[in-house]
Amino acid sequence: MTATPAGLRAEGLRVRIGPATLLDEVSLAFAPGRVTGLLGPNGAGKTTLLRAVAGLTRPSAGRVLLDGEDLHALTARRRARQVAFMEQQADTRLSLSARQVVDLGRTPHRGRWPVPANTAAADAHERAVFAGAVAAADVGHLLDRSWPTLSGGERQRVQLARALVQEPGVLLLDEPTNHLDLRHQLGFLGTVRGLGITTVAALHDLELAAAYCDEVAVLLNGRLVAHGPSSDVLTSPMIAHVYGVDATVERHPRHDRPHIRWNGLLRERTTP
Ligand SMILES: Nc1ncnc2c1ncn2[C@@H]1O[C@H](COP(=O)(O)OP(=O)(O)OP(=O)(O)O)[C@@H](O)[C@H]1O
Repeated sequence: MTATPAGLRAEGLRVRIGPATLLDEVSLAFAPGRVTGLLGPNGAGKTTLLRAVAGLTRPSAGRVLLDGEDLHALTARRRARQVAFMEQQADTRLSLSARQVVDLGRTPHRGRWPVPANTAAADAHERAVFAGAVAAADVGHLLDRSWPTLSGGERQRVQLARALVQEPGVLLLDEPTNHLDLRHQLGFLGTVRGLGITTVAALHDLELAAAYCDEVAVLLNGRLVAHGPSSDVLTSPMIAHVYGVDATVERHPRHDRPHIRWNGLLRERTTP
């Protein structure tokens, strides 16, 4: 259903808006085909970084490389064939059905003018991609609903289906589970993890990050302060430093991954 995982890296990224520096000197290579969790407190720069690697914000310095090519030098159409971005705020005013919203994800793969599908094979491929995305996001029962009437969680899952029909090499998710119930949070991230797409997901829930992310990258005040395998990075001192929270990190009793138990707020953030 999806394209080959793409290589994505940021090199010395800086994003300035007016006098404010939102990101500074951010360099990291995202693990191809794996899920990287983007962590950090409110205002740390997670959305700014996602928008920069999606090609929506042009960095003031540095560059983003997609399979070795400068992402910001690609045409919007080429970028859209490779990079799918599920943003935090969905426009709720569109008078479309959920089916039409999902279908919008195919736009980058279509010609500039509507033409009949040229072969039966192409037609079959379109149908298979659509069906695969709808099944992966569990939205089959929502397709004929009108988009503005969907709940926040239902919209999030429809947006995932829209991202998947793009057949992206890179999937960027900004707080993708914030409206989902517990079952759908686990299902959503489990599905994403199984896709084998290079994925970057901004998350606030450290327990979900520990469970579903192969790697995590941690931002604080627009700078990258840690990056590596989740079990190396998600430590009690890191949580104290970045979030100002006293937490105990243990091994999960049933799974081989960190299990985070918070104890309370610290008076202030600690130095690393
Ligand atoms: N257009 C703008 N002009 C000035 N500052 C901005 C602008 N957009 C964002 N910021 C600031 O940049 C910082 C980073 O914002 P960003 O949305 O990337 O943070 P975030 O880590 O995604 O936060 P959250 O967890 O709250 O979603 C914040 O302090 C925000 O207020």
